Amino acid sequence: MYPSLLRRSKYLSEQPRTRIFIRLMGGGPRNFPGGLNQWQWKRLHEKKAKEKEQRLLDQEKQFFQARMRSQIRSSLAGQSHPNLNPDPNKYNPVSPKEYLKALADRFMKDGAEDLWSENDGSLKPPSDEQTAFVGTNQQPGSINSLVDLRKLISESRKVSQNRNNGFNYVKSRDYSAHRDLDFGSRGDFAKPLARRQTKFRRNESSSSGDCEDHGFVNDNVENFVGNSWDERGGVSNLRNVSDFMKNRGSETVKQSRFRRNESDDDDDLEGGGDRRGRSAKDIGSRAALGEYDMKKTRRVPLKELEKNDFPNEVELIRYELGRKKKFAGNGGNMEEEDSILSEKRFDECGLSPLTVKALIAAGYVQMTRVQEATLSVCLEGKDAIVKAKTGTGKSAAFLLPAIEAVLKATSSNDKPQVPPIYVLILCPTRELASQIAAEANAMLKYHDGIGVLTLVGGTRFKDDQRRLESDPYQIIVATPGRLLDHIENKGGLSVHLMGLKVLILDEADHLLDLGFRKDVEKILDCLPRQRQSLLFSATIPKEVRRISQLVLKREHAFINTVGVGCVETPAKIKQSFLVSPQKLHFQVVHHLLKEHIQQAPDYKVIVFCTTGMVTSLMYQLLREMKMNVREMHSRKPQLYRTRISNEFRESKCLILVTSDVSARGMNYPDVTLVIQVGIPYDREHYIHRLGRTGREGKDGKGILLLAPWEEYFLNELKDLPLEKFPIPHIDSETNFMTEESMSKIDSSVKEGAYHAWLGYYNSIREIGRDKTTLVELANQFSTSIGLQKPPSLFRKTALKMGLKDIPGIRIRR
Ligand SMILES: Nc1ncnc2c1ncn2[C@@H]1O[C@H](COP(=O)(O)OP(=O)(O)OP(=O)(O)O)[C@@H](O)[C@H]1O
Repeated sequence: MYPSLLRRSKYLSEQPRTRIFIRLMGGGPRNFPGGLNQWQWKRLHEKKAKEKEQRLLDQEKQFFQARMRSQIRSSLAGQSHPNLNPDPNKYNPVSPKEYLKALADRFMKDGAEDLWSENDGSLKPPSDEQTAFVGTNQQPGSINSLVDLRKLISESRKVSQNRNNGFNYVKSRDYSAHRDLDFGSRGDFAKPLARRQTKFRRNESSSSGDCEDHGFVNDNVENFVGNSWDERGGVSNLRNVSDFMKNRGSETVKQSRFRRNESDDDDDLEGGGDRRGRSAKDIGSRAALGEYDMKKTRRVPLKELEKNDFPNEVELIRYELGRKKKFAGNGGNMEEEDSILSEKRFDECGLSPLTVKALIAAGYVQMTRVQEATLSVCLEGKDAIVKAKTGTGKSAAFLLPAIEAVLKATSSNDKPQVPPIYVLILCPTRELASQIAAEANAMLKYHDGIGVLTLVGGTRFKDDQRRLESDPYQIIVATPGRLLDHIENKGGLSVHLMGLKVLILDEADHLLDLGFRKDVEKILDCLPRQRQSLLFSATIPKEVRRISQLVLKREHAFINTVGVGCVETPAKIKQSFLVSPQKLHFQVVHHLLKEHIQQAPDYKVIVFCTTGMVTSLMYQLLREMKMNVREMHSRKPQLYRTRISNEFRESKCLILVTSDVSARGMNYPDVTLVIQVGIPYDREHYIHRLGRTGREGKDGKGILLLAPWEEYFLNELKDLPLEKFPIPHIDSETNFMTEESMSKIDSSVKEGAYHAWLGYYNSIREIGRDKTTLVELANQFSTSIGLQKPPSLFRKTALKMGLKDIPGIRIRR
């Protein structure tokens, strides 16, 4: 058994920091890396040891199987091979390497049967009919049982013992294991192997390809003789196979694929109508290798599983017909309609059939371009950083390989003591986390037993812990802050994360930005290094590309579906900007909304404001002006945010006034207009906010509303197709209504908005305004929202903001 305690003490002696800890605490370390306690640490190591042992065992099994194949093939190849022993009583072949022999011989020891699972081969005894076949050379078509490994091993052990006792086993025994060799009628597998056999025959000086593949060489035969069973049992089997072939009659043997040079009578074999002929061919094929041919499992399943999935097929046909109908009304312009979609379908790319079924049920048939570009790379397990425009299906592009990774990990034989989290998805906001989890669940619709858990702020920490303890979750979608709380709280999450296979950073550039970077770095410290990391975003500035090395392996793929030098925003969004005096902004927003509602009866609009408090003020004003609005920002409780988010997702004819909590990743379908009031924090924020409309290749509209002094920001967007709109005429009635509505809003909301406004613009370094000008502008804002005088600041706050002695700033007494 693995000496985990020994290792632990070794570990401790190697860790200076932990040693100090022991001395201080007296009774041994309380903490191990990743916040584990000593029992978790011990369990973790025991688990790792078990996994290692299992891996070794699997390798040994492969060596053993390779050796069996090699023996069977060399026997089939006859005695003319220079590396094969001409004496039929000396059994061929094969490995000169002692350690390989030793590995294979491990299966000859007592109890070795238990090392085999059902997956390794049938343990069922052969039926009488099958047993009768080889002995009497009957029709082989009905024989397709698997090799009885357990029997083979125990029989061979007897052989070895008899041999040691001086018996000539081969001649005298009733060796029944050979009867179980698979002479199956799966003719379709026979061709490629038969061809390989031909090659072997023709080029007699070369050794068997498969032996070489697995590190076995057919020289030094003598060295191998004396490894009792493998030679005797195996060759004994093979002799019966050869006998059988001879007894099938010379005509059939001549027809066999690997005697092609001597005979032109291939047709019978190829045709497959003649059972006798086909069986003879199979004997020289993989079928004769029985359960030792590992290729069988690789070739069968996928198409078989899909074969009779009629509901899926019906769905596919419906989808195609629907598309054709649509295009007929679109002048047949398929490209235009489906510009984000690629030609490739999900059922063509090696995904699990059940996932494909779920995708079809969700209406996903063809991949989008980013999905096509990334899926194969991600499925290979490579690290990748991916840039693709907003609304082009990046979420599915990372969720699909993540799900495949979970399926692969859960299907392995390892049974870890602590249920591992295989996939961790980090994203910047709570709503985005819920959205991603919902999409993952839709893709897992037909996969039982794979759980997705969201860990986000604003919910009860204890509830998270209870859920983590009661159910195993393989996929976690989290915001960095809450995840770190769990890690640092030593609630055991670190242990679950030790089995992590895939880490995903959605909105990666934002997560690696200063606001999140520290948390993300701490999280990275607790994750295993052996993992796949995937970074996705619609914007990846150069500096983020550099920082991404924190997460990614050196050899990672950079996939950019936007194209270097191409416009980074979706082509179908009509972008415009409007410059109007700050004091008119509320009226202009009202005017733009009214106009849009008239033009688009199914309107759905998002109005982005600079901060949460300014959002709140805008919302209250528009509500007073009888518009159908909702508000969403970080100052609202989580339940409220979730409710509004869901309502807006499903609604039409609604206006969402929001801050940057809704800027990234949120997929509200069919948003017709995005208005951004004031400068966005940077170019990336502009692109992500704009990207809430024009998703999935649909049309959309974006308007940026700036004050004259904010115009400098347009420089950041000069490569984007923004059109200048003239200032709309605001009639006196609207002016009056706005003033009246503003007067009804509580002054605490206005004061909050003023403070937030000042804080926001003061934090933008590129603003290019000195502090005095900035305070002047802030005070103009204060007047425009109906405050008599600018609200005062706490001395401490003013100091922190560098505004203490700036004229116009009032300090609270
Ligand atoms: N293969 C597909 N077929 C049809 N629709 C798809 C496909 N893939 C994704 N979608 C849909 O496209 C929309 C946008 O997807 P998603 O939210 O993943 O975009 P994104 O690229 O992550 O956007 P953002 O950059 O804003 O985060 C969603 O409504 C999603 O359901």
